[in-house]
Amino acid sequence: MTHLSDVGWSRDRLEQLPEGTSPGRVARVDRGRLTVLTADGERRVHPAAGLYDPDGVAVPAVGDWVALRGELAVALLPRTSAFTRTVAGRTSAAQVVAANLDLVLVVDALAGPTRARRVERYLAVAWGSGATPVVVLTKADLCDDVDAAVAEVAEDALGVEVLAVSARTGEGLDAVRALLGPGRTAAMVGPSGVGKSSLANALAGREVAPTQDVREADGRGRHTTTSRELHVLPGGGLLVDTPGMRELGLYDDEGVDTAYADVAELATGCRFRDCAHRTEPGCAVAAAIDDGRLDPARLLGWRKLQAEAHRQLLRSDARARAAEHQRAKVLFRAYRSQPNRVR
Ligand SMILES: Nc1nc2c(ncn2[C@@H]2O[C@H](COP(=O)(O)OP(=O)(O)OP(=O)(O)O)[C@@H](O)[C@H]2O)c(=O)[nH]1
Ligand SMILES: [Zn+2]
Repeated sequence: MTHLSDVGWSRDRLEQLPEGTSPGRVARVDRGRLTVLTADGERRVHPAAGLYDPDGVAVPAVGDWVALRGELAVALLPRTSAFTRTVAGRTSAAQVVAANLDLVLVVDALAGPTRARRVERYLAVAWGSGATPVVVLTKADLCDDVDAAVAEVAEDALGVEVLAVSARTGEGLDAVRALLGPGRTAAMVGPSGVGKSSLANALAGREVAPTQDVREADGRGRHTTTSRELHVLPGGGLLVDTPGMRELGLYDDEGVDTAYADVAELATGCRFRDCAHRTEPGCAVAAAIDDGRLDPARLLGWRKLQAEAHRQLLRSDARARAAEHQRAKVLFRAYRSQPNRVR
């Protein structure tokens, strides 16, 4: 690699860079070590002790820009967007799985079970991150009426571009490539088996991710190789593909009302501010369902996601409280063991 702009560097980041450091973009994180893409190519570095964050959020993630001094990453540059998830069984509340994404490809297949609700869920996740979602419907070669299927999804994916592609025939790939100009960074989210690996390989023009067929054929899991998780595409765009990204759930309710802007907008017309849109008088959402302006399935979808986001919040609240309790205990013990404490 010769130019930092090839990996998404923009000049306005220069002033964020501490004296005497050079920038690198994180392409992989494993066991605390970072693989970074720099002006001199790929390097492996260690995060400096100062980069450790007990809450887990300020730890470098794939897509992050770090400031390098020698073999150390000494600072994390501000993020333009971040995908966060809660970590099961840990006291830390959150983990960033990918950062500085411009686009999120919400991937689903034009074959198999119906899609609308699934897509909405991933759209909510995507909107919550700060990146722009685009719906990519794969396996177009298996679908008899692609236009109808696209129209059906587009109806519920408010304000979001919907594209149909086939990794098999190459149909529609140019439209995706067009979104991934030089330095633009995208990641894929979507359920297993919809064709994310196949799409990644088709966009990269080489095998960057083993597909299910390949994994079955050689009996290996996906995580056996220690390859990069940030790929430079022939057209100059970048594609992030981390397992954490693929398994992403809803982190909070931030994106839900954006994905369901129609429901949220209607709700502003309800008589009661805390209207649950069930049996309340003067409910504008119920009225819209009654006269056919709102699909009841959308209200159900919105309700489900709100509930999920709420549960998620409660869970991280509980975790934050547990962590706080633990900190207090440690501090108290340290205090008690002081030889000359005030009695
Ligand atoms: N006909 C057709 N099959 C496809 C297409 N894209 C992917 N497939 C097939 O769909 C299956 C799943 O594809 P993958 O790319 O492995 O799906 P994935 O989303 O990466 O799955 P996970 O790695 O489990 O998340 C494989 O058998 C692919 O060959 C396509 O455009 N057309
Ligand atoms: Zn209401």
